[in-house]
Amino acid sequence: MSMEDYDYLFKIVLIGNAGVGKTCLVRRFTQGLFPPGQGATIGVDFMIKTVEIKGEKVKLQIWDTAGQERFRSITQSYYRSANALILTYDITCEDSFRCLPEWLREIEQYANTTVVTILVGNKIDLSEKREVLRQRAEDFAESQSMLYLETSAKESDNVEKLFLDLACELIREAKQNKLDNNDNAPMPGEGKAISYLTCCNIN
Ligand SMILES: Nc1nc2c(ncn2[C@@H]2O[C@H](COP(=O)(O)OP(=O)(O)OP(=O)(O)O)[C@@H](O)[C@H]2O)c(=O)[nH]1
Repeated sequence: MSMEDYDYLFKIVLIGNAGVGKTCLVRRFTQGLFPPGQGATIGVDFMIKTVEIKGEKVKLQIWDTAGQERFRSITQSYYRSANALILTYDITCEDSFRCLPEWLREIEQYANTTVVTILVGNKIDLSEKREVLRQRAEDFAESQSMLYLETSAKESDNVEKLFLDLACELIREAKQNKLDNNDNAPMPGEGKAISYLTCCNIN
């Protein structure tokens, strides 16, 4: 028997403009709350949540990066070891959508080529203030081979689905041995990026 308490370990990194709701998405998923008066992230935050998918324990290491430009050199160093990236924008903020090509260039430059990227349009509870049409975002995501989902961290809409869909996709890729086991980025203690401890039957 293995000493490990999980079947898979995946690293997920959230990126995107300041204020789009990255921290709130992580808090909602890991702690089930929408924090009032959430301050801007300084550098990078780290959280862990273990979920069970079809009988397998999946440990998610979630890295929440600061959107502010001045932290870019710190946050870039976390891309390399990510198995998945959650590229987030705010559906009520055209600017945060317009910046996506810039973020994609960052991904191209710093992330692993096998990284799974999902585009997330957050704050759908503010639909009356929507500035980015869903179709437009879907088309953009498709043109860049990204998955797409709209969420509300505030109303807990699609947040669980976001992380669970991502975990399922990562398991699928891991089963096809597609993911790299790359440990170049700074990590607190943890060992392997992915472990194949059991033979399972998800599909
Ligand atoms: N209405 C609404 N507000 C949200 C939602 N998610 C986040 N917010 C608000 O948006 C603001 C920014 O949220 P954060 O989670 O701190 O944003 P961030 O992307 O982590 O920002 P940085 O840490 O600066 O990169 C806060 O005032 C949140 O309360 C949402 O789903 N709906």
